[in-house]
Amino acid sequence: MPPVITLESPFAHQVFHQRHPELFRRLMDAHPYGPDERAALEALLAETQKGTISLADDAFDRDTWLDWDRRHFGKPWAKAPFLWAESYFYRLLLGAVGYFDTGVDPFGPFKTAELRSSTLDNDYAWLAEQPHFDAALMASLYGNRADLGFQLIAGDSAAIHDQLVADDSAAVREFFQRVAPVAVTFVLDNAGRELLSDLVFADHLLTTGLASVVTLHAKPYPYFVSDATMTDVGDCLRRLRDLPGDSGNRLHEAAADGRLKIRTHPFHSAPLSFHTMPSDLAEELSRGVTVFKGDLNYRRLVGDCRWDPSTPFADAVSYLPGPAVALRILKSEVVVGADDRPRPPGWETAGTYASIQMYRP
Ligand SMILES: O=P(O)(O)OC[C@@]1(O)O[C@H](CO)[C@@H](O)[C@@H]1O
Repeated sequence: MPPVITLESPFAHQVFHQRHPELFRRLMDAHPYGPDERAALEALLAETQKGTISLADDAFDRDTWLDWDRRHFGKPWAKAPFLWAESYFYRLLLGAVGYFDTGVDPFGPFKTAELRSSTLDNDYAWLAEQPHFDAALMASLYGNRADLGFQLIAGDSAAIHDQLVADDSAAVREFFQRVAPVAVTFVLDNAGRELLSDLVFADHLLTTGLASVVTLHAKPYPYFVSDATMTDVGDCLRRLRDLPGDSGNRLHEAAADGRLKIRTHPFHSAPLSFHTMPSDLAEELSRGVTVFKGDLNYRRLVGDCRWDPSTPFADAVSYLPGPAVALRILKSEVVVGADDRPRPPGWETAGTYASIQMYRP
């Protein structure tokens, strides 16, 4: 594997030194946090920006994090792998605001505002007509632009300039048609608009018979600002039922008859790549096709390493237990499967390129 990306990379440094302080400002504006929570957030920011990585002796999940440790505790944050460090950062953030005592999602206000947006009904008017496969897949792909963490600094994503990779929606459609009916698992990314589009894609797969069953994997707890939890899936399903078309009602019925399953797994908030996924998760993903959504899942798929961008996607994910589709807006430095077309500096992290990549073992 190529060298892993650490917090010494300019993009990762920007995330910790610009995105995180802005996130804390917004959290303290959105919540009536008291002196203790505010002090804990300030201390967390100071530690992650110039301190060493520590694990509380009384942390309820101490054994889990010792298992996930790769000799990072006691080392400077600045030297840690980006993926590991940021995952642990979000775990510590939840502790700082008392999430594990109160159950209050610190990112809840942002997620709620997105679902209550006055433009949402208009933006999803296209749902009145049952979309065909390509439209449903592209909506799920572009839904990944709605990433509240990324937008903290980047603002609302610019128009998508270009798709990155040759595997286009037609190739994915042909694959699904060849293997149908198949069990499909979505490793979800963001709640809100992205999840609404993922649900529409799931409804399409079930309604057309391409999928025999769809399982949605949500995060076990709030993560990376807008990542979807089990609660968010319920909220989005209820919101979808208010939108044009019958996707929401059909999915509600599919859940009732077992064709739509919603679950989580502790590994979805682990600071590690999917190369080290536990055997029970690997067994589940081996049963059909897995759709990995978003940039962070992509980084976990390929190991968040400095790959040669021309490395074939299949070479980087050949460990996977079954066929997979990765739908991603590029928002970090990791790229594989890229063609050699010239692109402007910083194109990898601008949020203006999209990619559809398939692994067919
Ligand atoms: O997974 P998503 O929501 O598409 O993107 C997650 C993200 O916003 O957070 C990480 C940096 O903080 C990057 O992987 C990416 O910029």
